[in-house]
Amino acid sequence: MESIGHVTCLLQAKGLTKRFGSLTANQGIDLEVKPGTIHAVLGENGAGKSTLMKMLYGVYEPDEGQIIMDGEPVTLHPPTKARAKGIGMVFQDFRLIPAMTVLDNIALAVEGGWRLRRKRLRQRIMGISSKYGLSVDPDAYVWQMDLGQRQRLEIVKTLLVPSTKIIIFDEPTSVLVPQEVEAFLNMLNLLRQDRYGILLITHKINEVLAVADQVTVLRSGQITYSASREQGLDSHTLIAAMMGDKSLKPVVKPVPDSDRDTSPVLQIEQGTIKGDHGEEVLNNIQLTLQKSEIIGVAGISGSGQRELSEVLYGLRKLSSGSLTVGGRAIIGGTRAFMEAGISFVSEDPIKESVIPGFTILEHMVLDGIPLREKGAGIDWRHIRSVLDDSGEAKALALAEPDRRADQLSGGNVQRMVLSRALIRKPDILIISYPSRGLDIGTTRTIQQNLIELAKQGTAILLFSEDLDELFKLSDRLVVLSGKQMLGPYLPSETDISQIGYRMLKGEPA
Ligand SMILES: Nc1ncnc2c1ncn2[C@@H]1O[C@H](COP(=O)(O)OP(=O)(O)OP(=O)(O)O)[C@@H](O)[C@H]1O
Repeated sequence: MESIGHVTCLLQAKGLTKRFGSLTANQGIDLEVKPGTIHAVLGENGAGKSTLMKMLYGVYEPDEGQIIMDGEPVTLHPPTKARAKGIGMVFQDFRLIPAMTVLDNIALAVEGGWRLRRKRLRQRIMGISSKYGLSVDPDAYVWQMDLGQRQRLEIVKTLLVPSTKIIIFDEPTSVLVPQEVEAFLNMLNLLRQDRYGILLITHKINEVLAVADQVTVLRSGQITYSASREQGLDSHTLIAAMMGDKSLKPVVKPVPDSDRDTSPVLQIEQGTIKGDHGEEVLNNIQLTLQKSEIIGVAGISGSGQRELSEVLYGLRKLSSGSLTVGGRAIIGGTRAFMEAGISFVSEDPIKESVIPGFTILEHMVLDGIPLREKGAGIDWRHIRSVLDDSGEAKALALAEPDRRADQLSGGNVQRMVLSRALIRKPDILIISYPSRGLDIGTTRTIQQNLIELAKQGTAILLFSEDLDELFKLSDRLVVLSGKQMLGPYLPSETDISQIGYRMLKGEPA
């Protein structure tokens, strides 16, 4: 370990710079990771957080600068070298094989794991799992596990590598429900006690204030602020360092006009939905979505949200019951649902909505801006001008239309998918986790945009794990719990703890 003053350092980055063509994603970054500390890295979407972490995990080689470990400059590229030097990373997109068990996934991933005796490996998994409160079952199949469980499996995998001393977490809490977030932060504290050096990328200021010992804020690839807990951390300074001279506006939901048109636009009667493996996921559900309203859907992850949203977009069929839009059943798949006026933002836009090699502009014609033919082809000039003139795209600070979508940061992909759905001004919008991966400024912008869209007549079904967001935006709330859809409830007549109770335990007796 390198000694800096009195404190030892696990890793020291000096002047790291990384360019992608003409874009400088990181410029002269200095950063230290000390044992037994949590170092949070904050910044808006596209600020350069993932790029920095990927240099420290050996995915990218820095164009300039040095990384020092044990007093020596080191090369961490490729990640096998970084891992050998004790650096582990828990990614947002889990690299797991769903058809295999936890034990088999780990045996495959850990070097020499396949040769290890199963009994021994199982014991080690259970040991680490119980030490850090991760409750990972070695015999569970990955396909049966929700996102929180998969993340805990990734953490066990990282901790099983004996040399690991630095762990990088890339927006770990964006896939977690509130109860899981608390458990996750407790686990971070245990890792800190055991002298691991933690790097934590997050958009959530309250998490930073709760656990970070050191904070570095990036803006447009450069450090704008760095401070330790002893120097004092406060949310105003952190937000200002992230956002520069932009200000953070509150979300305002006006009281709806009493004479607005509230005719039902979408209805499910006695709907039963089965999961990917034929198991019943939701049973006998009733749902009526009205014009101009936002219905919020709450639930622990894996309570049928994905399956229900897929039914509403023609990707999955009700196994019994009826679904009508404007009083009529929809015959056909996704295209028929789109033609009936429904737009959809899926829970995992990077996986489900991004076509590698396509630009932002090209993505806009897929389920977005209506096509206008020019000669034998698409009128791209028209699409470009719709995008240029779009208030939604401007408000969300969408990247330039010719950028390749697979080279955007995670939050910028989310902005692209949201802009596309909003520009279309659909009659019905089925939207999952709109603020997942977005920085706070953009989160507020999209929330305000959804309120405006509903005001203009769009009926919105909003899936979210953020109860504050659901209460702020929804006219009515439903809860998915125990294969039932509970509610609807008026936000003014219930509160977060009652909804939280129903999420966990169903309707109180
Ligand atoms: N492989 C790549 N090719 C080209 N540009 C890239 C590549 N990876 C990232 N970029 C660009 O570098 C900049 C920084 O991206 P990065 O993913 O590091 O941001 P981030 O701070 O992690 O954002 P987010 O919060 O949205 O995840 C962005 O403008 C992004 O589009």
